[in-house]
Amino acid sequence: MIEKEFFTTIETHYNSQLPFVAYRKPNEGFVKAILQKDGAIHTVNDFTESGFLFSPFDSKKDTILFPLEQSKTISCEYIISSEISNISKLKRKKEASNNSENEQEQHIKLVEQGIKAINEGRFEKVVLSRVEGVPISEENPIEIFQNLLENYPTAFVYLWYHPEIGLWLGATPETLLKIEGQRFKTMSLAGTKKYDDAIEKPWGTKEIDEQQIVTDYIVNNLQDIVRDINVTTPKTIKAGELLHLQSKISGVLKSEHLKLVVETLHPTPAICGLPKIETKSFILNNENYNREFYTGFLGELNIKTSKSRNTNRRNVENNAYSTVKTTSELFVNLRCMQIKNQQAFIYVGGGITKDSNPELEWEETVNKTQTILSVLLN
Ligand SMILES: C=C(O[C@@H]1C=C(C(=O)O)C=C[C@H]1O)C(=O)O
Repeated sequence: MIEKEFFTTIETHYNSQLPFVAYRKPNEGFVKAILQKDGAIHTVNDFTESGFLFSPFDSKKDTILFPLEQSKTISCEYIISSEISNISKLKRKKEASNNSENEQEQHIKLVEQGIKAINEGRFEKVVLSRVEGVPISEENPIEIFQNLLENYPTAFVYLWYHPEIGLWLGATPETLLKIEGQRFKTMSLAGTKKYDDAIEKPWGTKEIDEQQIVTDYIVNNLQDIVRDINVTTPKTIKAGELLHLQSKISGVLKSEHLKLVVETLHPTPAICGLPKIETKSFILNNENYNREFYTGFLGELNIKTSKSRNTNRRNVENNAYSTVKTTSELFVNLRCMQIKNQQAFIYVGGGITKDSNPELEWEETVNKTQTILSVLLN
């Protein structure tokens, strides 16, 4: 399918108010879409299903599925154009994103509560977040999606829509997991600073510690279900105009129960905290809004691909030499927004430790909001 046809097909589907997701995986040169044929709400029961899932932060709530057998899948090559200016941006109703003093005060208060709880020994790290609504006067989500595709080549970029649930977009740098056959990969991502023309600037102790907390949590919890675990030393990665610390973690799955793997990992201390139960309830009780799908996860669930083991032409023609692999690839829903009632709601947060400074934590959320808004708004 050619690019124009791809985008017209999803636009028609959206205009018919039917559920769909369009996405591009990190560094890939093509976009895919899964278009559900009816308007039903399907959910994931035990992670043996096949399709595209969209899961909220709070795992007690339903994980939505676009089942492959009830959807049409389309794809096309997507080359990033050098003429970004051709792509229209959202029209903002008010001039600048003026954070109200109230929002700032509220977030700083929340961070102070988090630090207090850490000092009382209730937990070690907690990720606290907020949502910012920006009034917009035009909403063509497909154009916003194209903007994200152009500006975030190394992110998982998506546009997700269900008429009864909502419209979400994002460009996330964080993988929750990739499972290919028995091969397993994840990452530990934390620590944030603004990119200012240099990637290799030293990190502070606060960031090094908060990323190590995530790595240790993942490695310790995977021991029972993954063998031959390998962890890379933390490296700086760039996500939009931000830098993070990242370690790659890989191994071989001992069991095929994807549900167990997901429950073991989600929510990691990269987006919730340590320990998990205490920080999750602190978040649900103290944040001033509902995260919904922000810091949840999304992606392909149990997709079967047939791979030929030998590219020799005679072997390719012989089916006996091809193998079928089941792959799942899930991403943490960060750097995302929901579009609702002529507003773009942008979700941002950051990890709080005993060394956090509330003012700086506020600024980190402002930087995160701006990295998203800068590519979207005129
Ligand atoms: C919670 C977010 O990001 C997470 C928190 C980070 C941090 O605290 O430095 C960095 C990357 C993510 O693991 C977000 O972007 O909203």
